[in-house]
Amino acid sequence: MAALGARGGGLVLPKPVTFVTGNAKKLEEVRAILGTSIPFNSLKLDLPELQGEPEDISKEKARLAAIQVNGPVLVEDTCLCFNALKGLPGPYVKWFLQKIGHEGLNNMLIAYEDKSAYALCSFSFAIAPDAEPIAFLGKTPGKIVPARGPNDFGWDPIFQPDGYEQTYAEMSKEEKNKISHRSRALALVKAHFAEAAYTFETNSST
Ligand SMILES: O=c1nc[nH]c2c1ncn2[C@H]1C[C@H](O)[C@@H](COP(=O)(O)OP(=O)(O)OP(=O)(O)O)O1
Ligand SMILES: [Mg+2]
Repeated sequence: MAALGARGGGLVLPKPVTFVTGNAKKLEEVRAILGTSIPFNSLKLDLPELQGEPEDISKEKARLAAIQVNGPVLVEDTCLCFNALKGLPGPYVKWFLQKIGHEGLNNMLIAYEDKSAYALCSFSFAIAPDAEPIAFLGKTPGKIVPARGPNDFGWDPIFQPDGYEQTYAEMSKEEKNKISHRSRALALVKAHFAEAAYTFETNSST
């Protein structure tokens, strides 16, 4: 692939950033939150995920994505962590949700008085297949409640953020996006892009 160069103080990336995800709802939120601040393409691909700590899972996803795209990529991995269970199910919530649903996730906490939880989003950005990915973490604390609200997106109906009487599912998208784990992580991504001042190679440039 083309070498990375510098121009006007910022690194020149050979292609625009590709956000790689198999989840259409994530993509919708990322589009709404980023607006035009970071131009990106998207690629629907369900990447394999290693086991381990959230940040490492996300970075590894970025490495795999960068190989697929052969260019700069953004990926994210989302966790739902129960404090009573020391952070589980965490990155494995997708499989728990698929197998036992909202009710099963609530039942996992029956044995505990502590229903507190946090939603954690780890974005990782890799500028190229051989580059070390950078991770950006965003966290929103809350609690696990019996499902309330539309069942549009994952575990939204059972997560009620601290300071709110509504679950994520009951909130408007705008409201969720103001306080969500995803928007907090993306605020750091935006700050990084603003500071790095990346520019993108276009066919007609330089
Ligand atoms: O804001 C959210 N509100 C509710 N549910 C959510 C949210 N964000 C992710 N989720 C769900 C999707 C999946 O069941 C699990 C995360 O797993 P995770 O591997 O990150 O997502 P995924 O496999 O669907 O998409 P990807 O291709 O980007 O890995 O939590
Ligand atoms: Mg996944």
